[in-house]
Amino acid sequence: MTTTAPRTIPLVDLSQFEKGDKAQRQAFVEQLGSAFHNIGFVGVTGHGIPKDLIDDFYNAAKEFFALPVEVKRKYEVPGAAGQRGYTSFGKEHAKQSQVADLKEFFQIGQELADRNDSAFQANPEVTEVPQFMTLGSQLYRSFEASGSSLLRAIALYLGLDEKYFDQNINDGMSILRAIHYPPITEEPKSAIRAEQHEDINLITLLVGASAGGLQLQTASGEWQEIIPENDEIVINVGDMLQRLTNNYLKSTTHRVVNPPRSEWDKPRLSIPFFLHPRPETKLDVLPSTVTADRPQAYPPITAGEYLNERLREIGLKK
Ligand SMILES: O=C(O)CCC(=O)C(=O)O
Ligand SMILES: [Fe+2]
Repeated sequence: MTTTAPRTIPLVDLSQFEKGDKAQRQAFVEQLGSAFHNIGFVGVTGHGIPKDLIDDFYNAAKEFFALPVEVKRKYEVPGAAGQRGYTSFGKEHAKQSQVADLKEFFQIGQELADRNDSAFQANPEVTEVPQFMTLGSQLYRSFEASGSSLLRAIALYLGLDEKYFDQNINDGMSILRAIHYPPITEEPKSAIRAEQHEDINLITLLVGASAGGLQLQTASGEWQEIIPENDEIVINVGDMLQRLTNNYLKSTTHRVVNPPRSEWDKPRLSIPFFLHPRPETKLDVLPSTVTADRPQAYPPITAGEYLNERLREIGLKK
């Protein structure tokens, strides 16, 4: 007899929004919006991100992380606050934590030829694994497309024009991150693979976790495992969208726990895409989300200012 673990997050099908009739689109908007309001997490199928592209990028990332650390460190980009290239083991920590996460990662950012702005500097070429960057930029575009579709549905849920987010995210500061959590070789003192945190950006799209461990914290403080099915992408609300909606949409705390000792030898790889708007985007609370029992919770700020503040808190920016 096979048993299926109960789902902890709802599952929605994005193709219903992109190809469906009026009623299907409306149903999708309602399902996605209420998941973001109640839980802050949702599983998405029908997202249009090709499975081959995910698999190929995943394998290229595995090849990259298998390189000697001296080679990987050639791809650290000075002055980029980890927003481009390689960040070695032991650097990033959650904002409230003194110990670094048990992970190393590589980040690919937006590249704009005609933009004279340090937020948009070039990505390094990885000569040892050249397909890593070419596949990475294809995957980046594919994530941008699915993410913008999800934000169109969210705009409708919030009673905004469907294209409300389009101009803010077009050429935005999104980041594709490949994370490698190496095998655990000794009893970790207090660190876990990724300490509890909330994401900074608008929404995060996560694919390809090669092992379990991702957990979300419920409103009552319990930790629940998220186990995506085949081809399902896990999406969560980040602090920018929570801020914009005056806490109506929830940026839910999550973490990646260490495996049981019998699985310490198994590494974990995951590929989140952090969807960010352009740096000049105002994150001022939407007036429609301010009510008598939900007074305005945040002062105005731009996305660029907010990002810099948060990168300092997590040890990536001086
Ligand atoms: O590795 C994962 O599954 C999630 C990582 C994560 O939450 C993050 O990098 O913000
Ligand atoms: Fe996260």
